[in-house]
Amino acid sequence: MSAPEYGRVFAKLREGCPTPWAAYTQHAFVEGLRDGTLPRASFLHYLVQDYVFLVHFARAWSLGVVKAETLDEMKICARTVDALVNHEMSLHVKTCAAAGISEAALFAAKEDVENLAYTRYVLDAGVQGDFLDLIAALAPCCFGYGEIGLRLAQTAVPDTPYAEWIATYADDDYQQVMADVGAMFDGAVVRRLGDAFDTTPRWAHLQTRFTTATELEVGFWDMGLCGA
Ligand SMILES: Cc1ncc(CN)c(N)n1
Repeated sequence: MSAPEYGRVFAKLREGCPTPWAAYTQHAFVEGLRDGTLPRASFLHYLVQDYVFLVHFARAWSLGVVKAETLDEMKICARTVDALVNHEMSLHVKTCAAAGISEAALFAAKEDVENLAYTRYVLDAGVQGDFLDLIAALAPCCFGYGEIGLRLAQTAVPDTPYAEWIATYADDDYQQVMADVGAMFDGAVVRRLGDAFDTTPRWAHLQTRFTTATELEVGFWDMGLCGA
C-alpha cells in the first residue's frame, strides 16, 4: 500500500528519518487500535493526554499565524487551529464523556512528562526559530496521523472498538486539511530556501526538527501504553 501524498517537502523529511518514522506510524499502540487489542484504560489515558496535547498544538498553530509571511500561510494555520479545536477534539470530548470524564476534567488534566516535552519542544521551535522551524516541528503530528488513519481504515479488523478514532483521521475533511498543509509547507519552503531546498545549509536543521518531533511522537505512544 503506498503512503498518502502530503507534498514533496514532507516526503523528503520522512525519507530522512526512516527508522523513527516507522517506530511512530507502526507503534504497538497503533497496532492495538488496528486489531482491537489495545486495553480500554490505555486508550482513555492516551485520549485525556491527547486532549491537553491538542490544546497546546492549537497554540503552536496559532503561533504560525504570527510567524507567517503570506496571507495564504496565515489562512492555512488559522484553518488548522479550527480543525483542531472545533473538530478533532470533539472525538476526545465525546469518547471521554461516555466514560464519565467531563470536558472540564480534560482541560484540567495534569500533563504527563512525555506530553509536556513534545508540546513545549514544538512551541519552543516556533518561538526560537522562524515559520519553517515551527512547521517542520508540527509536521509529524499532522502527516503521521493522516498516514496512520488511512492505513488503519484499510487494514483494521472489522470489529475493532477503535473504529471511530480511525475514522476521524481517515476522514476526507482531515485528509483535505493535511493535503492543504502539505501544499502550504512546500510553498513556504520553496519561497524561503528555493527549489533545491534540500541542498541548502538550513535543511539539516529542519530535518533535525522533524526527526526530533517524530521521536517525541514515539514517546507519546509509549506513554499511552504504559500510563493507564
Ligand atoms: C500526539 C498526537 N500527534 C498527532 C495528532 C494528530 N493531530 C494527535 N491528535 N496527537
